[in-house]
Amino acid sequence: MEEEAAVKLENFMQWATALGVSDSPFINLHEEDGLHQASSCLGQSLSISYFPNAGGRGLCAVRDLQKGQLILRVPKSALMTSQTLILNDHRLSISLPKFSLSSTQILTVALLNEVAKGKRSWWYPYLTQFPSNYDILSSFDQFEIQALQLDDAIWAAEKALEKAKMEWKSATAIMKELMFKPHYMSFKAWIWASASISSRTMHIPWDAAGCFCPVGDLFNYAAPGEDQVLSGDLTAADTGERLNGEQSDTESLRLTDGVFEEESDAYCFYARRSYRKGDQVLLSYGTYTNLELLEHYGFILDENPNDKAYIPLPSDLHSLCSWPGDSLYIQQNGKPSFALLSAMRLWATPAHLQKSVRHLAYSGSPVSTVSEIMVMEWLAEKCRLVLKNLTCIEEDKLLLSVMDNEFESAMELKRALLGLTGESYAFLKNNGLMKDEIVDLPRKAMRSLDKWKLAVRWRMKYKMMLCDCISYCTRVIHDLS
Ligand SMILES: C[S@@+](CC[C@H](N)C(=O)[O-])C[C@H]1O[C@@H](n2cnc3c(N)ncnc32)[C@H](O)[C@@H]1O
Repeated sequence: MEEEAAVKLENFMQWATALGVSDSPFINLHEEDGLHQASSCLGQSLSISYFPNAGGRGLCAVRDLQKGQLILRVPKSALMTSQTLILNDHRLSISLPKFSLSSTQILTVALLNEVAKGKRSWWYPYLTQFPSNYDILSSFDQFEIQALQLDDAIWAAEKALEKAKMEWKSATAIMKELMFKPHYMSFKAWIWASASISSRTMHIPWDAAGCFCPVGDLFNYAAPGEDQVLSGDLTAADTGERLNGEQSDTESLRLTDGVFEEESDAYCFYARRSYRKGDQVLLSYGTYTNLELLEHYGFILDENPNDKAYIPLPSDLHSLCSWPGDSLYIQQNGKPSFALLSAMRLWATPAHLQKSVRHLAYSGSPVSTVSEIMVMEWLAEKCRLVLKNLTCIEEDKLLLSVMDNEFESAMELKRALLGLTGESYAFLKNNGLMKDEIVDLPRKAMRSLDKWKLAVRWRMKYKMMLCDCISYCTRVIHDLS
């Protein structure tokens, strides 16, 4: 199995090299003239490596890299887009204009259509490198969704699932016309293709669905540093959009280290910071909370400077200020966001005084000691209330420590989970593992375990932000009293 994967990777590298993908820091004119072809597309700046705790397969610096240096170039001819897939497929090009589909639906259908060709596809060497499954929110089942515990997160997951179902249903007519085999018509296949698009495509100016970028899509993610987030005073709404979404070109340039360059007719990647030989070279796909990362990419970060926790706020708060709702949150370090503090300070001021202190609140200053203490007490109490309705962090930690074990058989998994928590019993039942006759671990159960683990990690991070907020508020109250 491993040997087969190595052969497929080798074939892919040869294929990419022949297409002119190159990590050479210099654009070799001879190569462009076709006079000389590099022996491998990687090796001068990058190599493929495995990073078990930071995204799995990724790209590693083979030498010291300087910030801003060109590290990878993928010619336009190597990009897989709806356009390139349609151009090579007469039947697809005839069928598509008859249906009204979004750009993402078109790319989803085109991708499934291509995958169905197997080895006959020109893209086959590249397609073999796609993951066989994904953990994005729309792939969660009801048990995994409920494991998120927070209403907002459950709602986001249900919405993502609902959206995927609607898009799939409205594309079934074209898939029938194209005579897709049942396997490629299934919702499971649709989720696979749309997750591939969500987690692997890059922004291009000519197609909102983005493009697949061979080799370029091997970069794992690092959150943009604070300098990048703060520069240009971008709001969360500006930066939260997907890379291949509707961000303006200047924003994508500012926020990413990969960009399509018209002049060189290629996708170009630049080192976002200096790297030492052996470091993993990372890419910023954009600014995301952990829930957004889970929704679009199927993973979360243990340390995410852009993570946010939303809590229920006083119903009259929004009428007091002009801050958008999504700017009112608790930051990863437990501190209330600037907008949340400023809005709460106004809210804690008697109505007849609000006008005269508005300038203070809006400039980020406390309004009075009394209102500051009131705000901190209110926030701490609300966090306690939210936490009261959730499982405790210790229980989540215990679950995660058990889930981290390697399980060889269904019996081992059952023994580890049975009697641990009500939820772990529900997991076993949901995956049919309570039946005595189950010996081997079904793949489906292992996949569900991965997603359940992501949900538990996500909710634990959320609870930790609330606990840190309580500590922060308590400290402020203590200092002011
Ligand atoms: C564009 S691909 C990156 C390459 C990918 N590791 C591969 O082997 O194809 C994006 C996916 O890589 C994984 N990933 C990227 N960055 C990660 C990180 N910092 N931590 C965990 N997983 C990450 C996620 O599964 C994500 O959906």
